[in-house]
Formats: sequence, structure tokens, C-alpha cells
Amino acid sequence: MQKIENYINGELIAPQAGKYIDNYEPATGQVYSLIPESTDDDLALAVTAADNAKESWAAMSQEQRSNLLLKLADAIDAASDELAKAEAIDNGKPINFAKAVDCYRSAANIRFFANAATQFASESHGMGMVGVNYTLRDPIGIVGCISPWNLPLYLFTWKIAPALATGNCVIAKPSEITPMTAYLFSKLCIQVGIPKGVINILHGTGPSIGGPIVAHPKIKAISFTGGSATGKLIASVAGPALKKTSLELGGKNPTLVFADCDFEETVSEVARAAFSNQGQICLCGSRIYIERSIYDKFKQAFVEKISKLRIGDPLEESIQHGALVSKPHMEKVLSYIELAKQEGGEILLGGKRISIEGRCKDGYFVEPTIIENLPLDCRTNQEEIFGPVCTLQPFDSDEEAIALANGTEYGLATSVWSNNLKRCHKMSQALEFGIVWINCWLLRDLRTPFGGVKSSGVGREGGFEAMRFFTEPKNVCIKY
Ligand SMILES: NC(=O)c1ccc[n+]([C@@H]2O[C@H](COP(=O)([O-])OP(=O)(O)OC[C@H]3O[C@@H](n4cnc5c(N)ncnc54)[C@H](O)[C@@H]3O)[C@@H](O)[C@H]2O)c1
Ligand SMILES: O=C/C=C/C=C(\O)C(=O)O
Repeated sequence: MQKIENYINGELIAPQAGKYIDNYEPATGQVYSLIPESTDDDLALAVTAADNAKESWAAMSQEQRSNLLLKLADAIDAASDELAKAEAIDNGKPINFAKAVDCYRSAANIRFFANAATQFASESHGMGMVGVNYTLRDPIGIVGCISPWNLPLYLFTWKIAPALATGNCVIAKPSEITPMTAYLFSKLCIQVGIPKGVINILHGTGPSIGGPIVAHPKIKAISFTGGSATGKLIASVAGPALKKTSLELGGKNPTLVFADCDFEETVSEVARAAFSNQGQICLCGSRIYIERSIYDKFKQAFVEKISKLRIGDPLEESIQHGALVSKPHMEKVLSYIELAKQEGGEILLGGKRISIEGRCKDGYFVEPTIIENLPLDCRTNQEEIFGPVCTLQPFDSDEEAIALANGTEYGLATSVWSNNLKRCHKMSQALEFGIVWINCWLLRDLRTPFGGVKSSGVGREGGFEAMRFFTEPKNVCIKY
């Protein structure tokens, strides 16, 4: 069986302790490869490698660093068929989605930050005839990047690209649930000649290697994307060690549909927002609020649209809805559907695990599920399910829509669907989220700040925000 390897000091190597864990293909429920269960010994090798590499990487001209990263982006594009297939097998997502979203964005992330670094500048503050201050922005040194399973290579590259582009060396850990594309990526790093030690990729679980990365005294900043509970745990370790942290956490995102929206387009886009990637995107709109005058019409059109999604083998090009990422995750999602029923929810569509004939008969497939008749304060509407489950609820006024939208502990993203310009601006002001999409969802400009408020996180990724995070400002004050 294929054994994934760690990438340390420019080489692919087995974990020091020789321990591996099983890697499942979610569409079949079968183990298909083995993942290193890395430990402190692997981390020590990676930190030494990064320590040895950090001075020359930081001293390299920006142009040289950017050119290497551009080569890496091109290599991802060239390998995108292989990467998309690997992502579909490892994660259960439809192969077309993997290609159009995951692979496209992985290359775009690296290309974007390679270019952004050539435009990055720091400030100066003149004091008239008294003097001048200028700010230097140096790399931090060695940074840790920890990513989740839902958009594996997409979110992995979204972190390491700005870290590398600003001259840091990286110790990165992909999710142990979806390690394969990070492994293939390490081969691309070797192929394009990324200097040894500049990026090191360690595989394994949170307790075995994620925790040690966060705690290691030579790793001075942690960029983390994952669940809010894990984020709080990481903050509790990184905080007392006075490390910089960027925490992109969970969401329970509301979608607000007004009677004056473009109806057909809104139905399609709200469907995409709720069920893309089987609902496993932190930005997915899982609480859908609809102005009462169009509630019944919207409900009917929405249910009809979702009932036509083609569910099945993620490796078939025509499939739109694949498997959930793991058995425990599927069980969690199914338990929330049971909870929704106990809380008085009415299932309008789906609600069950399904078996797909043939090679996927034991896969982790759950029907796209639409539920109505639940109030804001029930657990179904308060807790992140992170699966193909959404709820519908009517509202009567802008004020009520705002109160419903803001009424959870989360504040990652929201979308508003209306042609009333004044309302859209006012809503944007009142909505307590890091991202407000008006008449769109997941329309991304990589220069913009990305992240959440409340329990959805601390800090922002994207554009110069990310580059500021991965650099240490030093003010130089000169008196004339
Ligand atoms: N805000 C965002 O941008 C964003 C994006 C994607 C996913 N998410 C969130 O991620 C969650 C789903 O991903 P997940 O289940 O992989 O999250 P998770 O928190 O379980 O794991 C994320 C990563 O952290 C590692 N990890 C676990 N425990 C750790 C520890 N104690 N110390 C260090 N690392 C540790 C995991 O191995 C994995 O690599 C959802 O809550 C989702 O909303 C947020
Ligand atoms: O599941 C979370 C999705 C995160 C998306 C991004 O970080 C992005 O689009 O840059």
C-alpha cells in the first residue's frame, strides 16, 4: 500500500518512529494509503532544516523568490489533472469541483503571493523638520501553517504562499484526513528546486504533530484554519508563549433572500452556497432566511433545484454531490439531522445516508438535506454542522433579518440577495461578519481581507493582510 512521506530538508522521508495511520477513500470506505504519524523527532529535523535555510532564503532577492514560486504555481497547473483526481479520491469531492475550485485556487494562491511580494512596501512617517521614521518588514523566521480537510491543497497553499513570499521558512501540517495533495505538492517543490529546508511538510494528527508545532519555541507564528474548538486550544498554547496567531475558524453563515432579488439567479446561487463541496466549506450558507412574501415560491424552486443534484462516484465527471470526508464526520452530520427532527424540524428533502451502486456502495454519502420550521435558538441553527444540511425560515423586515443573521456565536460570512441598493449598504453595515457578499457568494478577490469575527476567528488572511502577518515590523526613527 502506498506510504505517504514527510518532506524535510528537501527530501521525502519516512517518519522517525516508523508509525503510520490509515488513510481512507471516503467514496468507498476503504483504506487506500498510509499516513506518517509524525512526532517530536520529525519536528526536530524539520526545525533544524528550516533554521539552516532561513538566512539564505530571507537574503535571496525578492525577484528570485517570486520566480521560484511562480514556477511552483505553473507546476501545480501542469499537474492539475493528477492533483484533482487525488483530491477527489482523498476527500470525496467531485473531480470537476476539485479541478475548477481546489486546483485552480491552489495555483492562483501561489501565483498571487509571488506577484504581491514584488509590490509589497512598508510605511514611512515624516516628522517635518524633526526627523523621519521608516518601517522595516522582515520575515519572522520559521512559521507554522496548519490546515483542514475540506479544501485541502487550496487552504494549505493559501497559508504557505504568503509565508514563503515574505521570506519565511515554513513547517506545514495538512489535515491527516486529506494528506495526499500536500504530499504530491512536496514532490512539485522538489521538481521546481525550492531550496532545501525552506518548506517542510509533516503529516500526522493534531495531538502527535499539530500540538508540538504550535508549542515549539523556534516556531514564532502560527497560521491555523480549522474548527473553533481547536482554534481555542491553539490560542491557549500560543498565547502564553507570545506567538503571533492567525485563526480562521468555523461558521454558521446566514443567507438573506429578499423579495426584490433576481429570483432565478438567487435560487441557483443560494443552492451553490449551501451545498458546494457537500456543504463542507466554512463559508457555506446553511441558514437561509427568506422574505415571507416569496417564502413558498422560493422554497418550492429551491427544493426542486436541489433534488436534481447528481449524487455519486466523485471520479465521474458528471457528479455534482460526492461523499462526506469521513465516517465520523458523516455520523456527526446524520446525528444533527436526527437532532433537527427532535427539535421539531420538518425535512423537506433528503435526510438520509445513501448507498451508491458499484464501487461506492460503502461510501459516506448523505443526501442534500433541507429542513424548515426551526427557530433561531435551537442547536440545529446555532451549531456548525459542516455538511449538506440547511434550514429555511421566513422573515418580515430588514431588522428581523439582521437579528436572525447576527444571532449565533459565529461571524464568518453572509450573503444578501436584493436589488435595493440602499438596503444592501445598510445591511452590510449592520451585519456582524468578516465577509458580506451582496448578490454573490464566494466571489473572491485575493487582495481583500479574509476572515471572521466572534467565534469565527482572529486575524485576516489575503493580500497585504497576510503579508503583514508573516512579517515583523521594525520602526526606525531618525532625528535630523
Ligand atoms: N475560517 C476559515 O477560513 C475556515 C476554512 C476551512 C475550514 N474551517 C473550519 O474547519 C473545520 C473543519 O476542519 P477540521 O475538522 O479539519 O478542523 P480541525 O480543527 O479538527 O483540524 C484542523 C487542523 O488542525 C489540526 N489539529 C487538530 N488538533 C490540533 C492541535 N491540538 N494542535 C494543532 N493542530 C491541531 C488537524 O490535524 C488539522 O490539520 C470547520 O469548523 C470549518 O468551519 C474554517
Ligand atoms: O472552508 C473555508 C474556505 C475558505 C476560503 C478561503 O480561505 C478563500 O477563499 O481564500
